[in-house]
Amino acid sequence: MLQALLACPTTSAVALFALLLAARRFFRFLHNRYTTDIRYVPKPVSASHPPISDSLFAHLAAPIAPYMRISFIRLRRRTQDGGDWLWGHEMEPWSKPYGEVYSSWFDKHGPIVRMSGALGHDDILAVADPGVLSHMLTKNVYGYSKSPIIRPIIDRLLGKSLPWAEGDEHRRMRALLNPVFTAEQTRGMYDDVKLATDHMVSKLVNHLRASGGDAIIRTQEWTSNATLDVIGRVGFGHDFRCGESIEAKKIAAAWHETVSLGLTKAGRIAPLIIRTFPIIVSLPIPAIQSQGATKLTVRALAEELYVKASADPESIKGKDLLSTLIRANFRERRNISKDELLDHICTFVMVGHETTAGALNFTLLALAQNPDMQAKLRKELIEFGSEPTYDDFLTKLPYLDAVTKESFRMFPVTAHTERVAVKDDVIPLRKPIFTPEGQAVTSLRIKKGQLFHIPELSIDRMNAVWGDGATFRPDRWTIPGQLPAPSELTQGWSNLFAFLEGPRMCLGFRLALLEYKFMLTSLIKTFVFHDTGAKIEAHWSNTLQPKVVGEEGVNLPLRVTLADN
Ligand code: HEM
Repeated sequence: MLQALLACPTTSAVALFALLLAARRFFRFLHNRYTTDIRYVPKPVSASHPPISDSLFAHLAAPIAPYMRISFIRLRRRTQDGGDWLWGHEMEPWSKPYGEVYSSWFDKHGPIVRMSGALGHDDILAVADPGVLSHMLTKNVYGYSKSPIIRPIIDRLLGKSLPWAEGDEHRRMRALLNPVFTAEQTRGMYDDVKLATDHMVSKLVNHLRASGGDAIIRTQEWTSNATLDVIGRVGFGHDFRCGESIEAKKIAAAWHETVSLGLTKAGRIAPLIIRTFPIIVSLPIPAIQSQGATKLTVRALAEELYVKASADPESIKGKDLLSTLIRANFRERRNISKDELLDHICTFVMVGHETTAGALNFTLLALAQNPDMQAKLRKELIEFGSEPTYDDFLTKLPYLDAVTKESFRMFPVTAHTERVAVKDDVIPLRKPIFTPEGQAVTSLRIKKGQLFHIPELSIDRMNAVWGDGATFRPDRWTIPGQLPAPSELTQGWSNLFAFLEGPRMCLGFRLALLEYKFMLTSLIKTFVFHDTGAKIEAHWSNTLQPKVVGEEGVNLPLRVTLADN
């Protein structure tokens, strides 16, 4: 029987693969056990994988256990730890709305947990401890890189810009690009933000009037068209005409395709397979090697401006980012290549519009579900009277500011990121963990290659820190004594993690906040947003995506009427 099974090439390939995985895990386990401290980090037990005594596996394996002592112990540990034998814990976070699983692990075990890796990968650390985050993202930022495997993919989709760069290359690019996103430069983007917002609002007013003053809208399409308009104007002086231009439609279709794939099971599994077999990324298969549609579209548009501008750089007067960079490149003789400059612009378009749109979407949903908060915000905005300036947005509208902070606390739209240790290190824990003997562990030795999950969405929702972390409550920002001590929080904007912290913190956070506040102000002054009763869940694919339970695809339906000012 065994001979017959092994004679089949598929069965023997699977058997060999399983054997190699088990062997790899076993040797890595021994190695890690004696050279790192991560064994002290608690592992979650999942309800979907019952402990050994209840499982079918226990009954099947019991008779042979004495003869297979080692592998039985390994498999037993896997079962008791809860992770799936093939996928470890890595598929579990996707089984529920994004963040729920990580949040329940943090609530139960504290701000650092150890997940079993998929396909024999070493254990992964999921982190919310602000001390560890600060160590990785602020103090030793280049000691913790993005996975080397995803760099070629980032290059294909966005180009060789900041999200792709590491180490000295990243430092150089940040020095080049920080000056175009200062507070002063962002203040200069106000008119472009206003143009795009006014266009969206007047289009939506017309749409509502044509529908008798009451309509259900696919919110994500309106916000995404408007934020693409902003980044088109700000980035390279281009008007995407609120989603109507051919290029805007191409970009929306490409985004839709990427997001839809990411929401499927295949889309969840693909990165784990690529991580195990990185060679896949270099295979000469067109579907793998083709350049991202957004990159190609934006490059073609921005190249026109580049060619015109570089023929006579002194004549270029545009305030947009590309013109500014070309001028600086020429005057300061920096020799930045055309490819690099265009890659920066493609990246800004990609990372700079769906993010802000996503933040607006989830805020509008929260306000539709809390009409009293929406009315309070509208009252503040109407009583303010004139259209707020850049500085008014920063200092003069306290409830708008509270809604903004509460939204970015609860809905940090990038939602998830990962880092890999570039070398062996010792990471300090702000909250100690304990050995089985009760000894406090205040730092962990880790090895080069240690993978960290950073579930941004769960970090600022921790009940141990916020008390009611999953409740949308803007007043916590206006009533004294309602916020956690800064030492319990991370060091990003407003002690929140939505834009990360440290030298890789979001480059465009000031622009994002200006757009967000400007658009929210205009929308809330002009319209009333009503909950449709549809159950909406947030799932992660590139960014946080709203989905109606029971429906396919991304959607955030809201009922909209005109505000009676
Ligand atoms: C609500 C809106 C936004 C949010 C929540 C957001 C959040 C983030 C986060 C969390 C990162 C770090 C990702 C990582 O390293 O894993 C990031 C990076 C980045 N963001 Fe944003 N972002 C937003 C809007 C924007 C806008 C409008 C721009 C402007 C063009 C922008 C440009 C960038 C760039 C260039 C990076 C890479 C920075 C680097 O690696 O040095 N973002 N953003």
